[in-house]
Amino acid sequence: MSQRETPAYILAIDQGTTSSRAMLFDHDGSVVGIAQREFPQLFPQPGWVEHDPRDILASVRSTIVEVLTKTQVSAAYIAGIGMTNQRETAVVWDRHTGQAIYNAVVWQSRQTVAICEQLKAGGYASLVRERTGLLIDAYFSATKIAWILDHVDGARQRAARGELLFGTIDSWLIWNLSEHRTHVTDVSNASRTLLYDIHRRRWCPDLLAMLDIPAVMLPEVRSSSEVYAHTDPAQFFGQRIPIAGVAGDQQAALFGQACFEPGMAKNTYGTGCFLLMNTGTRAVRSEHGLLTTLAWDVDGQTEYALEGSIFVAGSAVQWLRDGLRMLDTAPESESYAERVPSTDGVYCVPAFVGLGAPYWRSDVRGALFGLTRGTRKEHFVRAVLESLAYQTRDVLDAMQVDAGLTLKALRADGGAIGNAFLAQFQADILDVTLARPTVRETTALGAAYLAGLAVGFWESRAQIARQWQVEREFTPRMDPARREALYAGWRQAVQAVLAFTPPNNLT
Ligand SMILES: Nc1ncnc2c1ncn2[C@@H]1O[C@H](COP(=O)(O)OP(=O)(O)O)[C@@H](O)[C@H]1O
Ligand SMILES: O=P(O)(O)OC[C@H](O)CO
Repeated sequence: MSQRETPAYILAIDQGTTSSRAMLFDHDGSVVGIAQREFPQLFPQPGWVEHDPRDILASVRSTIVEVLTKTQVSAAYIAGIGMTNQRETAVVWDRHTGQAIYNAVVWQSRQTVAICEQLKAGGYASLVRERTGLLIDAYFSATKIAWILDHVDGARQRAARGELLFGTIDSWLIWNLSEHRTHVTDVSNASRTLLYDIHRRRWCPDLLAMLDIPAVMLPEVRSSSEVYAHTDPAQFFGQRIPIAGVAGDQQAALFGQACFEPGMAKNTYGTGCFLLMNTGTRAVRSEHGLLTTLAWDVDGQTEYALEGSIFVAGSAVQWLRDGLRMLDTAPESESYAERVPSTDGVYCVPAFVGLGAPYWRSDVRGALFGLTRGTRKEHFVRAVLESLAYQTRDVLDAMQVDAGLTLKALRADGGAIGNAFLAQFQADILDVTLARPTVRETTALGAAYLAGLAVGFWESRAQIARQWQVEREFTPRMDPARREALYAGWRQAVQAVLAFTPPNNLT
């Protein structure tokens, strides 16, 4: 092993739904370099979304090489690695060969809807709610694991014999990059599996029994900020670098946005939209379709969050670009939207994989409303962008009731919030100031902070909170009557979507 230099950077790996990023941060929390790579999305059947775990690993490895090459930073200067990931997505692999036995079943995938229906019919809803803070939905990992075990020949027997391992993407990556094939996850990722008791903080035997998942498959659950393993020098430039921070990407963004006080909230506008509010050491139970989840465990303190998960947000813009070929690039949507003063009464409900929070209806489909002969592409694009803001309002309204407070400011991040039209419309429709930070890569930054705290690169959360800086604030300026009239139209559109049952077996 080569000599370790005085480490000056933290490397963050952000493994997202559509792309992987590797980023280097310096001591000020500033971005020193970034590399990003998209990887294939697999849609084997309508409503199914899968990834090849090898593609994920390859994209991560190549972005690490690229960021170090671009910045000319030697791996010897990396103090620690923070890992953050698309959550819930499930991988099952052979502990001896390291080969995944099936594709990664992605969080958006609906292939386990039938298993969920069986669980609901079996009366498991309250057990799940009470133990995990979640509800029975194909979104979470547990039914995806069961589905893989049921659909791969001999998998149940191999799992029972202890030959197979399960992991969310953080576990898959750490197992592959670490020196001794360490099989771990952190509390925030565990809390999205539907198998983890968020109050007692352990895998729940009743839930494992519910789906016949052997405990021997599961990773060890650790805090979000500690040294879990060191990189394998053979595949990491001769360096044993501590992997020292792990969190699911939405919790990492909450950390990176320095939302450390109860009542502070962030919304991430990526593939989906995820609005999380810190509720401190209290696990707040939602009565309005939100999730109670573990935010992180740092310095021996476990904190919780309320979450509204919106399944389709930036991916609706991607659909405009790739599916309908209405756009050449996603950012172009901004100028189209601004070319018209309104959608002219057009609404788009992008329920392409059903609806998540606060509706939780996996059986519904997307729809367009209010079309006339005068409807143009500009109206259509604007309606899609506005749908991100309306979905966020649905969630935030529910959250304010659940948490019993009125939010004054919301911190925003994610690729789509680069869109200034969307950011302003969001502030208008919520009647809340939206703050966009200087470092918009808050997911990666959060993971970097978690790792940096564990290795002494940063001292405290107070220091991190001081580093958070606003780049631009969007203040509400819409007339209240217009705001409520627009939102009432959205509510009607959603009700219509909920009422429409598509006929079965039509091809
Ligand atoms: N300027 C923009 N306006 C609207 N949507 C955008 C813009 N830039 C990116 N997007 C959308 O945001 C998503 C990418 O955001 P990102 O945070 O990278 O997502 P993820 O981490 O989920 O892969 C894509 O779905 C893309 O269509
Ligand atoms: O990959 P993202 O950023 O869209 O995040 C996905 C979420 O973690 C799914 O719960």
